[in-house]
Amino acid sequence: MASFNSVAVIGAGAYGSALACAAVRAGRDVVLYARSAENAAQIQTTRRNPKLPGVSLDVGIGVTADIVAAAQADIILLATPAQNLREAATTLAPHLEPATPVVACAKGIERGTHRFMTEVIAETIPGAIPAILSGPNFADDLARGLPTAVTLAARDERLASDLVQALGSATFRPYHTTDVRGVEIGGAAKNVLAIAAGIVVGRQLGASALAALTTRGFSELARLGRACGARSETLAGLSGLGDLILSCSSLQSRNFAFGIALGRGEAPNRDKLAEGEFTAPVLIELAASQNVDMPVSNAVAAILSGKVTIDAAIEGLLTRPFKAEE
Ligand SMILES: NC(=O)C1=CN([C@@H]2O[C@H](COP(=O)(O)OP(=O)(O)OC[C@H]3O[C@@H](n4cnc5c(N)ncnc54)[C@H](O)[C@@H]3O)[C@@H](O)[C@H]2O)C=CC1
Ligand SMILES: O=C(CO)COP(=O)(O)O
Repeated sequence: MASFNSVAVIGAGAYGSALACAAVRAGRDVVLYARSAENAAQIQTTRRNPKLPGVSLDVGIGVTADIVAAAQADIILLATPAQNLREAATTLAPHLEPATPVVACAKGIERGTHRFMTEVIAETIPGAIPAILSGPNFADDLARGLPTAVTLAARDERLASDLVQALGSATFRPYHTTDVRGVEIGGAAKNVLAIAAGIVVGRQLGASALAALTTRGFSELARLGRACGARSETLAGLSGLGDLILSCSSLQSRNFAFGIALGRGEAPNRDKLAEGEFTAPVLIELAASQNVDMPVSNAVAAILSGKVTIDAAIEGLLTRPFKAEE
């Protein structure tokens, strides 16, 4: 078994801070990297991160703005927003030892290039070993040590298993897989579908409609996943169905809350990251390129781009021709 003693988390937002807490709990030496020296110093001194209110960060977490120091860790966790992952990986690249595992913890697909997160890592840090961690876990729950479980994928099963051993603890249970693509598609698509679920709630369409939307949402997530070579068990696992259920049902989800605001006709809170807003256009481009029908995601993208009203999108979905369930 590879011995991984130290972990660097790149991106000192809500999730990066929570992952740092989890890694300390797993017994690792942990450094949390913030882009701005001022931000790093503030978190280091106060043990608080305004992005994760109410959580006190363990004194074992070293907070730094020194990318060279962060790059010395045995495992790198990239916890920036998906659209910033290339920038973060590029900054890190010159300082990394070859064959360092670099684990994407962002949920999304890169706009413009259609690249998945592990593909961005492979392009920007050719010597690294890309991996992905995704699943139903809110930063707040993770940071507080509430029980959570996620999926961690790397092409090499042994490495995926070693990473799980290094990061897992009694309250944070990663499951390993080699189905990298399956894990990244689930995390990206669920955010778009959570916006749709929020719209259903915001428009007060009822609990039955929410269950139908979530289920049909899973159907299209799985269709795209299979078209991209993902395994069905991954799509129905923690990083797919599991995260979809969480994000389509909990007010803690920023994507769900974003959708609720839209459904109510209110302006969403743009101070909070709702990845689905950025993923929606690229998700439907990817689906179109694979000839995969994703009506719910298409509706979300059309609403966000102002091409249709919410009421017209709902009517469009409800008046599609009846068909066999698949
Ligand atoms: N917050 C949550 O509950 C969870 C979030 N995630 C995923 O984690 C990713 C990050 O989300 P949050 O932490 O919630 O967002 P956030 O908005 O709280 O934090 C993002 C952080 O990334 C930093 N950042 C941006 N570009 C950077 C760069 N080039 N180098 C270094 N740092 C950079 C920002 O300064 C900010 O501190 C998203 O893809 C999200 O879907 C996944 C699971 C749970
Ligand atoms: O990915 C998450 C939980 O698994 C966090 O969801 P939101 O980004 O919608 O808050």
